[in-house]
Amino acid sequence: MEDGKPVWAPHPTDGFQLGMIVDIGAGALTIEPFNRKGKTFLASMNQVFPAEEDVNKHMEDNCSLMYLNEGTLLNNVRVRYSKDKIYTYVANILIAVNPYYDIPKLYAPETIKSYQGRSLGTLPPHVYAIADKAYRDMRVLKMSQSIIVSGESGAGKTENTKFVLRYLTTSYGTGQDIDERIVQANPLLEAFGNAKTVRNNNSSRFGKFVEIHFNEKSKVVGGFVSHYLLEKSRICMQSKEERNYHIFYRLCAGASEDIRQRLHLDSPDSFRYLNRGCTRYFASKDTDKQIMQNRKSPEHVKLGALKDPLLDDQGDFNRMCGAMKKIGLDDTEKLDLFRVVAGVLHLGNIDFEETGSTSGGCILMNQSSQKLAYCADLLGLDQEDLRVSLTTRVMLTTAGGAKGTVIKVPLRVEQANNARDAMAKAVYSCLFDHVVRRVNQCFPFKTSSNFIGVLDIAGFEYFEHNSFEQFCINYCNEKLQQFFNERILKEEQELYQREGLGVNEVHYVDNQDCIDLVEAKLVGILDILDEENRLPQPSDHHFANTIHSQHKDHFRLTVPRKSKLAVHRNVRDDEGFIVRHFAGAVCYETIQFVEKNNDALHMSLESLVCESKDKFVRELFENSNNSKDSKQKAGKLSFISVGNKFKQMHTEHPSLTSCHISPPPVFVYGLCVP
Ligand SMILES: Nc1ncnc2c1ncn2[C@@H]1O[C@H](COP(=O)(O)OP(=O)(O)OP(=O)(O)O)[C@@H](O)[C@H]1O
Repeated sequence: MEDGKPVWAPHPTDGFQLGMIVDIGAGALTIEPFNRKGKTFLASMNQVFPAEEDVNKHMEDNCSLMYLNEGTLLNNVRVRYSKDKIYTYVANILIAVNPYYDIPKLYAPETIKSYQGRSLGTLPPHVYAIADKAYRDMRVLKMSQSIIVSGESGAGKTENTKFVLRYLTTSYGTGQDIDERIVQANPLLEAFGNAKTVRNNNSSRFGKFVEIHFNEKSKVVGGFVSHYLLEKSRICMQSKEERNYHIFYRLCAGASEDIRQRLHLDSPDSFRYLNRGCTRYFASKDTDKQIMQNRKSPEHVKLGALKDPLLDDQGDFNRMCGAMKKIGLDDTEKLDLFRVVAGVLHLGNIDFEETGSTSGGCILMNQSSQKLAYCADLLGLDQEDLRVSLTTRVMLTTAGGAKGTVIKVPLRVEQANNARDAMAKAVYSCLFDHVVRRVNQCFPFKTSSNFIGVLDIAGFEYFEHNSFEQFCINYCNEKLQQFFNERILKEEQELYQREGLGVNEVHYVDNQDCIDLVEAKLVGILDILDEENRLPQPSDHHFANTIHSQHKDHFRLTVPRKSKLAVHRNVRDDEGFIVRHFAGAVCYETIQFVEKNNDALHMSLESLVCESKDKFVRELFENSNNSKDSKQKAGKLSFISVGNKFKQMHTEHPSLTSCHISPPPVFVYGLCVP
C-alpha cells in the first residue's frame, strides 16, 4: 500500500470507508476519508486494505477483483446488491444477499431454462447455476452431490433451498407429478416447523437435508427429507414479539366453522401456548377483512394484521389444505393432524392449584375441567386417567423389601406444569415427525442411482437476550463453519501445495477450540449442563458458576460484564456467559437452561398417550424417536438431554459433518441486509 492510493479503512457503522493513506507511522496508518477531507484518523496496519481503482465497478466473481480482501469483497457485493444483482461468486461458492422483495424475472421459468447445461460463470451468478453444476457433476462423476446453504437467520437459506429444488425438479423431472409433489411438500413442512421470530417472519425452527433422487438416466425419481431437532421450547413459550408454529394460527384463522366447533377453537389469545407471544395473524388488507372478528385477538384488533408479502395465515391455511390433497392426504388424515394440534392447545390451558393437604401435591383448577375434557377427547385419552397422570407420577421402588412396588407420587403445581408442558412438546414433536414421514411417503422411489442433497439448518442467531435455543443453533453453525474451513480452506490449500502452485497461504481462524468448549467430554458446556440436570436440586446459577470456574482463562469464554453491549453488562456472572463464536460474541442468559435441556416426559404420561384409544395418536408415539428415548430412561432418572441430542446429531447423521461425498460440496452463503 502506498501514500495517495485508495484504501478501505475501518468505519464504526459501515464496516469500511474509502480513504487515502496520508501518513505511515510505526504500526499505524493515518487515513483521510474521501468524503470528509481534512478529518484524518488512525487505523492499525492490519485493518486497512487496498481498494480497487474504480470502486463503482463490480465483478461477478470476487476472485476476479484485483485485490481480494474484506473491504473489496464487501464493496463488490454491496455495489451489485444496489443494482439488484444479489448473487456473487467466490469461485465455486455463491454469496446470496437477501433482497426482501421479488426481483422481476429472477426466478422465472425462462430463467430456469437459460441455466440448463451451462457451466458456472457463463451466465450471471445464480443459485440455478449452482444447482446445475451439482447436477452436471453428479452425471459426470456418477456420484451424489451436496449443496450446503449456510448463513444467519433470515439470510434466505430456505428460499434458496426451495429455488434449488424447483430448478432440479423442473429441469430434470420426468414431467410426472412427483416433481410437483416435492415442491408441494414445503408448505406443509413450513406450517408445522416454521414460526415468526424477531429476525424472520418465516423462520425454519428445524434443520433439514432434502435429497432429490435421480435414476440411471439422471431423471428425478423421488425425494427424501431428513429433519433435525425441531425447537421444542417454542411449543409452550415464545418471547413477546414471536409466535408459536404457524399451524396454530392458520388453524384458528382459516378452519371452516364446522372444524372450528369440532376442535373447540377460539382466538389465539385464549390459549396459554399462544398468548404470551404475539397473537396477531399475518394478513393483507383484503384477507384481514375476510377473517371473522371472533377469531381475532384484542392485540390483532388493536394493532392490525402482521404484514409480509409471502405470508397470509388464512390464505396459507387453504394453500396448505390444497398441498395436503396434492400429496395424497385425505380429509380424515387432515382432520387427524388438526385434532392433535388443537389437543395440544387445550392441554396448555389446564391449570393446577395446591391441594392444601399435608401430603403436598396439586389438583386441577375447577375451570380446567372443560379443557381437560376437550384435550382428552381430541387425543383419545380417558379424562380421569389424564387428570391423574398430570398430577401424579408413577415410580417403581428400586430398593428395600418392597422392590418393584408401584407407588404414585403426587406432583407439586410447578411439577405438574412441567409435566403438562413436556407432554405438549412430546405430542407436537411426534406430530412433526409424522408430517415429515408422511411427506416422504409422497414421493417414494424404488431405486435411485444418485442424489443431490441440500442442507438447510437454522442460521446463526444473536439477539439482545439469547437463551438455550440460540446456544444449540449456534453450536450447530459452529460445526458447519468448521466443515467449511476444513473442506474449502484447508483441503484446497493442501491441494495447491501438492500441485506445487505458489499460492500464498490463506490464514483462517480454526474454531476447534470453540467446538471443544461446547462439546468436550465432562468439561464441555453441554456435559456440565447435563451434570447439573442430574443433581438433586439443579440450578441455572450453579450451572453458570461451574462454567466460569471450569473455563476461567478460556479465550472463547468470558463473563457478561465484559460485553461491549451495556445491556449484557447488567447480567451477573451466575446468570450468563459470553461465547466468542466465529460469527461474533454472543451473550447467553442461563435462566431456564436446565429446564430447557430436559426433554423427559414422565412415564405415566408417556404410557397414557401410547395407549390412546385413538389409533392416529397411538401410532404417532409408536413410530417416533421418542420411543427410543423412553427405552433409554425406563426405570432411570427422568432426564433426556436436549443438548446432547444436538451433539449426537453430528455423529448419527454424517451428512451434517462429512456430507458423505467426495467432491467438495457447493456452498451457498446467505447474507442479510439489516
Ligand atoms: N431471493 C429472495 N427473493 C425475495 N425474498 C427473499 C429471498 N430470499 C429471502 N427472501 C425473504 O426473506 C425471508 C427470510 O428468508 P428465509 O426464510 O429463506 O431465511 P433463512 O435463512 O432460511 O432463515 P432461518 O434460519 O430463520 O430459517 C423470506 O421469507 C423472504 O421474505
